[in-house]
Amino acid sequence: MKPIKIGICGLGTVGGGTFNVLMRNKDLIAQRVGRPIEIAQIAMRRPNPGCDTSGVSVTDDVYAVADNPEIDILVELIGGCETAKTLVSRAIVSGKHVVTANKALIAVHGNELLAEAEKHKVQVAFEAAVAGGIPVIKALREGLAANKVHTVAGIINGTGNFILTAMEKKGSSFADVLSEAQALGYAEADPTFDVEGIDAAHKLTILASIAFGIPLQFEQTYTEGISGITAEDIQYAHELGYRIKHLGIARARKEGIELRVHPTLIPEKRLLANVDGVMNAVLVDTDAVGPTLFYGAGAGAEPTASAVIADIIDIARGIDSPHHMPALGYQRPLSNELTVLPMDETETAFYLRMSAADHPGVMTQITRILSEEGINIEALLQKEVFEGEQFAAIIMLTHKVKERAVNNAITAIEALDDVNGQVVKIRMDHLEHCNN
Ligand SMILES: NC(=O)c1ccc[n+]([C@@H]2O[C@H](COP(=O)([O-])OP(=O)(O)OC[C@H]3O[C@@H](n4cnc5c(N)ncnc54)[C@H](O)[C@@H]3O)[C@@H](O)[C@H]2O)c1
Ligand SMILES: N[C@@H](CCO)C(=O)O
Ligand code: NA
Repeated sequence: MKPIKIGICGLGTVGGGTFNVLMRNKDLIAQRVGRPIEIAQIAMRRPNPGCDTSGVSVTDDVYAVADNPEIDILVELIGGCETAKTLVSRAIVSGKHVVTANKALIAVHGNELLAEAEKHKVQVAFEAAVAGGIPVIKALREGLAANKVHTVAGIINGTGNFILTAMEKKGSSFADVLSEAQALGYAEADPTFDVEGIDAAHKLTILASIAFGIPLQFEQTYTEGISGITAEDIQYAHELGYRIKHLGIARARKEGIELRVHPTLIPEKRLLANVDGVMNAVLVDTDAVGPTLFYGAGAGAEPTASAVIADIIDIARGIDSPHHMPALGYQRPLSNELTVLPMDETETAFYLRMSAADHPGVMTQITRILSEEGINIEALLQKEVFEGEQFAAIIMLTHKVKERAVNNAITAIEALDDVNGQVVKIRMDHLEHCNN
């Protein structure tokens, strides 16, 4: 049988994993597709010591792959936005299907690239871009296509979860764990994308578009990372029965869509609270099936390769018996009726930590401010003041309230003479309606 020919651009962590899994499972994959997948060309800057590429045509020019008339599918694994965008666009224009793991590219330039792909009747597939090896795009776009989606909430950055877990369980320092995640191939080329939540925001943008049929709107996604989380807050959260996880949350409300990435306190008993290390999990709550949870490796060479190759297989099968799957699961045009809500309008519960002078009346002032903003306290923890210390740590858990009210209260609390420094604010989510 005539093979389907692919060209791999970039032979780093994911490119190397893709090459090796394709080689190892060649026969199995050929049986599943109905014909072999042949790696016809690789573009790389330097050899990957983990891959034996002898016998494969190699170039250092990625555009040579886009222009190679023999190639059916271009696999973009170089990362970044600039060259990758030109490369993907050039492949589309020359009639090639594209598979990419590049969430930044899809979140930022996806509207344009997917429209271009439709025009040229080719597919752009990006399962590896979200939650690594977990087939969550396929689940949302196909498995849950009958449902109205209420919420998508997930741990969608492996590096961040790896860091938070090691800080909590081993007491490791932030910097040490980050280096470890980099050595394991989990982190982005620029690791601030992981620790400042940008990578998770790219992924949430893609998930929200598929869940709600809205255009990709990365710039509208509220983005906060884990760099401000201290061992202290992890400990206090634990004392109150919670764990701090870095979540991407997309929630449909009648006023619009909440689209936000930030550290979040979640009850310890929830399954999501127990997703540790590089593992990711995405909870999807919908009208018909209710909550579903998708769990698996969120980063790493072969887990990500698994998703890249699944897309290659899907496209290869479609070349023989075409059936058109819209890239975001909705037929165009996408809906403009649902707007993304400003962060002030979003509603969550909050964990607040402040440092207050240890004398009578302070608590009354604080609770008065909170009550003026309509904020109810659900739990309160006041740490003992030891001799020689002037300030006591006060931790409060609030009921669900608009973010604006909490911000107003924090401004007023920070202005009190008896309160020292800034109030730490971490959002909470009880993941109600989701018994898992
Ligand atoms: N590492 C992961 O676990 C993971 C998981 C999911 C998605 N991704 C995404 O996959 C992509 C690749 O990530 P990675 O971790 O494999 O990165 P990487 O840095 O390990 O690999 C990228 C490779 O591309 C090569 N490259 C870059 N520009 C090139 C060019 N112009 N010509 C030829 N080669 C070029 C680099 O030399 C490098 O070997 C990124 O978009 C990343 O966000 C990574
Ligand atoms: N840097 C990303 C890779 C997987 O997308 C992460 O740690 O989740
Ligand atoms: Na995936």
